[in-house]
Amino acid sequence: MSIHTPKIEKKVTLATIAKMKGVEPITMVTAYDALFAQLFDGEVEMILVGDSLNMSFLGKEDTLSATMDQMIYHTQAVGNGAKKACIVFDMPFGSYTTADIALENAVRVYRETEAQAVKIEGGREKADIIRLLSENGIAVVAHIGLMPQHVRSEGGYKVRGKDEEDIKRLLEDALELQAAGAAMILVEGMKAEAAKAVTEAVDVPTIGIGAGNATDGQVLVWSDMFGFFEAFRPKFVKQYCNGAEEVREGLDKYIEEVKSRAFPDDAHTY
Ligand SMILES: Nc1nc(=O)c2c([nH]1)NC[C@@H]1CN(c3ccc(C(=O)N[C@@H](CCC(=O)O)C(=O)O)cc3)CN21
Ligand SMILES: CC(C)C(=O)C(=O)O
Ligand SMILES: [Mg+2]
Repeated sequence: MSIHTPKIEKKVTLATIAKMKGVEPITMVTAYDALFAQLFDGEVEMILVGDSLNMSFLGKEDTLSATMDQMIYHTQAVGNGAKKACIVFDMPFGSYTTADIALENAVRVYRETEAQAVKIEGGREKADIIRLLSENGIAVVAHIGLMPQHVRSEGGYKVRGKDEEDIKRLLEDALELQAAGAAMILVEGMKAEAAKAVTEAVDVPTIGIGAGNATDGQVLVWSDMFGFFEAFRPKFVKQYCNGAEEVREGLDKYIEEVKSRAFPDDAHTY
């Protein structure tokens, strides 16, 4: 059996990522378990343990009910599979309601997982939280634009940066979050020109999802990009594999062979 040789040989640190801005686009995917993390490791620079696992793994309608305990468990699994990728922990809804609570939870992330950074949704109103975490040696990825944890209060998922005023607001947020110490800025669900303006305004790398191709990197949720989450098809998702179809074909074959007693054959029998 030939073993695939990964492209990335060394541990990817946040310093490595910072140096990639303006040099080479950064690749990031989500993972929630060790097997997929191992598949992605050595290929992409970064892995996000997203709270999207509440939808893609647990089967809920939104991300709001994900807990610290669940996120820690999945990040431990990803850490067991990925030894080179820079792992980012997505702080779940309610885990950073005050700076003190955020610090307590983020310290737990560093103690209990291999994550190199935590991600926090929000604009300038989260600057103090990001400052406190940074001052305590915890790297933070800021997340602006479409913020899935606001789906209930906003009444849906809304693309941002559609007028000059909103672009200005996003730009100011990005600059404040960078000043507060954010190591990176994730820009989600915004017009390409807004994400481009943010990317050009800050010195830290930007990672985009549904934000056009001018950002310093891209992230997609693994189940969307590989065709396993058939119910989730927003415009920004490009499907790179037909995961669900492949699994269904394999499953059909297995069922057929069990029913006909073709499996197990001699090769699979002691
Ligand atoms: N599997 C998965 N993939 C994701 O990308 C993802 C999650 N889950 N969960 C958390 C958030 C939620 N995300 C979402 C969810 C819905 C839309 C959406 O409905 N977008 C509309 C556009 C809305 C508008 O135009 O304002 C679309 O039709 O594309 C976008 C991002 C992205 N994140
Ligand atoms: C969609 C990405 C950016 C995310 O936050 C997640 O996977 O939870
Ligand atoms: Mg998330």
